[in-house]
Amino acid sequence: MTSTELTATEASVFIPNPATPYQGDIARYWDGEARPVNLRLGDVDGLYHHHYGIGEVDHAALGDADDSESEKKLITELHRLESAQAELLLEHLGDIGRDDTLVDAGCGRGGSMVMAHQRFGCKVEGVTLSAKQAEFANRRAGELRIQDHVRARVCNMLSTPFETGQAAASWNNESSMYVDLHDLFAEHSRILKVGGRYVTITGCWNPRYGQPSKWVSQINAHFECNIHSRREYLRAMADNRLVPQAVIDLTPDTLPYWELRATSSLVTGIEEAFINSYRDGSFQYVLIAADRV
Ligand SMILES: C[S@@+](CC[C@H](N)C(=O)[O-])C[C@H]1O[C@@H](n2cnc3c(N)ncnc32)[C@H](O)[C@@H]1O
Ligand SMILES: CC(C)=CCC/C(C)=C/COP(=O)(O)OP(=O)(O)O
Ligand SMILES: [Mg+2]
Repeated sequence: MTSTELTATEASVFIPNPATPYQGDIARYWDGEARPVNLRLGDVDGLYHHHYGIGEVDHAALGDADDSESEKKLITELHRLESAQAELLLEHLGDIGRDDTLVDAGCGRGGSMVMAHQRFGCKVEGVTLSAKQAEFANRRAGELRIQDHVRARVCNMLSTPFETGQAAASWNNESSMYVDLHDLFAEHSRILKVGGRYVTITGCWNPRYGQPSKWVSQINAHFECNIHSRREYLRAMADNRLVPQAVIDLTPDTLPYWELRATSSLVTGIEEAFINSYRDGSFQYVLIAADRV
């Protein structure tokens, strides 16, 4: 058996002890997560995401409110918007060849990794703190018979097993609010080849608002995370040889997703905080693509 053919159980053998008690809490959080809003959307086509959606709602696809299939259609539409978000991130990775290696930092259940492999045909290595998530992602890769190209490991994204300069591109899809940004970008900068591309889609608080708003504090408490400001992202990138090539404010593009989600039976209670903070300008949904120079 080659190192790329590890079973889910073997993958978890590599688990280091959590670097901090906080990371232990985050590992437990994601090990225990089973929200229908994530599992039922993933069941639509087998791509399991833990990120939000972008784009216009296709009202024709939703049908009438009294349609017996309306809930199913709504779930399919929310999932379509979440996959559109991942497609946008992948579009910003640049020219990726089949022989390249990509790194997904904070890979969750692996939806973005599968999409990246399907798009580029390359190897995709993911890390997550959660053994349950890594097992889930590796099981899905096995079912799709792409386990020789897509692999999740239980590992701290601030200290990865990847070689210096190994990755053609790397990303954080809604996973950078769990770590110190200077430590994070130092590690991406190390594993990326010179000329490689880093992309993040993230929620960040807006320095123009002043300080994190009560809605931002509510989101932090809900997910046990620590949302950074837009300014912190740009400063930490500049300090780590990552030069922004694109900074896109996706806030107007994600609001339709939240407004639609708020009408579904799968609400989790956090919808109001996202909608209010996006509307009052205290919080922004952004994509940042940067070149490793
Ligand atoms: C909101 S989920 C995003 C998952 C995935 N990127 C997606 O788009 O579906 C956050 C992820 O970050 C991971 N994470 C948080 N802190 C981490 C760390 N220090 N090292 C590795 N993964 C981490 C969690 O385990 C979880 O998988
Ligand atoms: C943009 C920000 C601040 C994101 C915080 C990180 C996070 C928890 C993302 C979504 O995960 P999920 O898909 O598990 O959440 P939910 O259950 O709400 O869909
Ligand atoms: Mg979700």
